[in-house]
Amino acid sequence: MDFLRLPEGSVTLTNLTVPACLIGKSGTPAADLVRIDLTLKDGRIAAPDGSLPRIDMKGAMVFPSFIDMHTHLDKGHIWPRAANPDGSFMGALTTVEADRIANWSGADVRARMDFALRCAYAHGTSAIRTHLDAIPPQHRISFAEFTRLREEWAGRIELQAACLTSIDRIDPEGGGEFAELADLVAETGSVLGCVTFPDAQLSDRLRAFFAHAGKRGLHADFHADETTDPSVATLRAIAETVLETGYDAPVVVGHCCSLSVQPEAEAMHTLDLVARAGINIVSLPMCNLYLQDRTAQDAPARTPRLRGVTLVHEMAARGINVSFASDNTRDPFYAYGDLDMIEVMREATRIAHLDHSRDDWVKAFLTNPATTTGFAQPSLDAGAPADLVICRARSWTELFARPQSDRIVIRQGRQIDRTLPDYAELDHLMDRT
Ligand SMILES: O=c1cc[nH]c(=O)[nH]1
Repeated sequence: MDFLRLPEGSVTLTNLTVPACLIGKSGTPAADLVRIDLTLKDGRIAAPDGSLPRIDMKGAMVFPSFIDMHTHLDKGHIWPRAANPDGSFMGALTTVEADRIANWSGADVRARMDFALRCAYAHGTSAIRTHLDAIPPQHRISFAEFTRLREEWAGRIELQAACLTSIDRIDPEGGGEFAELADLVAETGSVLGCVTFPDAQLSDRLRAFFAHAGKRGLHADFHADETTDPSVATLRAIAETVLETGYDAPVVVGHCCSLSVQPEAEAMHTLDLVARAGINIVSLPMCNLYLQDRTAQDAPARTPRLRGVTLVHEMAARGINVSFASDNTRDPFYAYGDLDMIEVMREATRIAHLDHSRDDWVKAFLTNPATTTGFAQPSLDAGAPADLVICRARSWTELFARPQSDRIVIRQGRQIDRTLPDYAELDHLMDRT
């Protein structure tokens, strides 16, 4: 239940707490929170209006609604029928592939994506980019369902899709399967994506990727180096190709876990190239904590030593635009998760030590993903939509100590019903092979 029921209609919320960096003020890591009043009128944040009812929010923290810029809605919630056998990356890859071939009809994909969107909406997210597995014939099925859902959800959650295929399916000479996929991406107003890994023809395939993207004016979104094998360094190859080709549309690279185990000088050199190339980074710390440094199924249990998180502090210090996102939810890549950006912020803070450092990390869950994706910038300024998440917490320690299950979510000035969908809704899809 929400911690407070607000009256319907226009209102001034007084005594809210907000990170100073979100309202253009400077704070310090030790004192980065300020108190504000917000007037909500006609679905928007408005100039102060003394005639409206005033509600004392007693220091509750307020955020604009969140952007979750790297998700996999098409895989979401398949866990009961497709559990990862050992929690490893390879276990995830093979389990998903078998499930996709056996079960991903339009109706199946649609039901699970809609369920996931209702979760995200209830938690206070208003924009999502999802990757869609795009190995033929799945690309046509999933993009068709996605396009319908994007229309149905417009005004509640703005949606973008990025195709997900593997780099070895890109013909270095151009043409073929990837050209057809790039056409579909362009037709549906989507983003061109792929997973990179070491490959004898990596540079040629990356050049072909950017040629396809450039010809169609597409943004690019990569999965790269999701491993703790230090020899895997495709992020550097992506940065080198962007610099070589002069590709100037937005590029984002997700995961980049192997940087955390590479020799320092090597990793820093890659980050210098990433900064020069203007590449955006998205870290997926919950999924990578789950997948990385796992023991194989038949080996004795071993405690993980590594966190799998990428070098977000060193990136931010170089001016690289860093974001965090959910990634997978209840599928073989991540057994848990619910598209809750407050959870992502809490876990990222713990895993990556975002506390005791800069005073603006909160932007990595709001404005940084907007800059990367082109979604509207979340804002608390007068004139912005009154899309807010308000928590019964007056400080970071109060915020991150509890799951904030009683948060208030306001969309277009109205407090929404935050009831989460029942997993039982999906039971009829789960008893398949
Ligand atoms: O983390 C990952 C990587 C590839 N595909 C996914 O769904 N998740």
